Amino acid sequence: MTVSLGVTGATGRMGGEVLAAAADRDDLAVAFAVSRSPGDEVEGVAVEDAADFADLLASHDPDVVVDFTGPGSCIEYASACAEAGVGFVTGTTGLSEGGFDALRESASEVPVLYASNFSRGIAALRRAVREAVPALDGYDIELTETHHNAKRDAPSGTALTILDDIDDVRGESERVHGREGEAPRSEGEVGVHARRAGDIAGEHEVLLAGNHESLSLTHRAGSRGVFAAGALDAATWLADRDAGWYDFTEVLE
Ligand SMILES: NC(=O)C1=CN([C@@H]2O[C@H](COP(=O)(O)OP(=O)(O)OC[C@H]3O[C@@H](n4cnc5c(N)ncnc54)[C@H](O)[C@@H]3O)[C@@H](O)[C@H]2O)C=CC1
Ligand SMILES: O=C(O)C1=N[C@H](C(=O)O)C[C@H](O)C1
Repeated sequence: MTVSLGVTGATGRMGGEVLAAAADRDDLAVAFAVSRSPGDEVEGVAVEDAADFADLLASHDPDVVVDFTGPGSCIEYASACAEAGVGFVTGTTGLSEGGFDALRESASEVPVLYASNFSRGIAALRRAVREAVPALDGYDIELTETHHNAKRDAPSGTALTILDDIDDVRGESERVHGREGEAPRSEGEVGVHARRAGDIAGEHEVLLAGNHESLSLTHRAGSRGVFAAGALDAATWLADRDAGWYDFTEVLE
């Protein structure tokens, strides 16, 4: 079966990566791509106006839409997919709690898969963190993420996911975002640091220190291609699922 895709944010960094990765695969085909700044082709695919998204869903009837845009548009695209009966894969980060609620509402109509990070390396890092934190009880934890200078949201979606993992395994912690002035560490807090520089695709480090030793778990994305490949794997996996809320870890099982 060839999975048919709609792609949003086609003129963005990730949209371009998704279209490039899709061109190299024979298990899926791009039915249409949209952007709010349409015009030129991206990776040989015509980019249509995002304002026509609902019409394009109706005329092309794709299996799944792959979305890397912004928090507001992500919710709007998901809701249009829910109305059209089209599955939705999104890696868009920076969603508010209300945004996630809205996305989950769409998941009552169609299959929706959200992942703050579509790399297999981050999936493995998350498993390692969930094992290391209880094994190193009482150790200080600091989380540092580094991204390109055009990233809008901070901390990254991946950092927030890892923080939730830490809370899951050792109870809710205070999150201290950067430190300045008189700012001694309090027991159990997790320090969170966001760096923005150049064109770094994405780095996450979880540092655990105590008992005269430290453990650093670090992931570095070599390029955005790794995220695009994971999102396309998720899209092919999601294509024949029932309505519901899905996670990238299920794709990797
Ligand atoms: N889950 C993952 O593995 C990854 C997630 N991301 C996330 O994907 C999102 C996009 O990242 P980039 O491609 O680097 O950003 P970008 O700024 O290069 O591209 C975003 C695209 O979305 C479009 N867009 C934004 N707001 C819109 C709106 N209101 N209506 C219609 N179109 C809109 C922009 O025009 C642009 O084409 C971010 O939230 C980022 O954090 C990025 C990389 C990997
Ligand atoms: O904006 C990015 O570039 C990335 N965003 C995601 C995030 O916020 O975690 C994933 C990846 O790190 C790249």
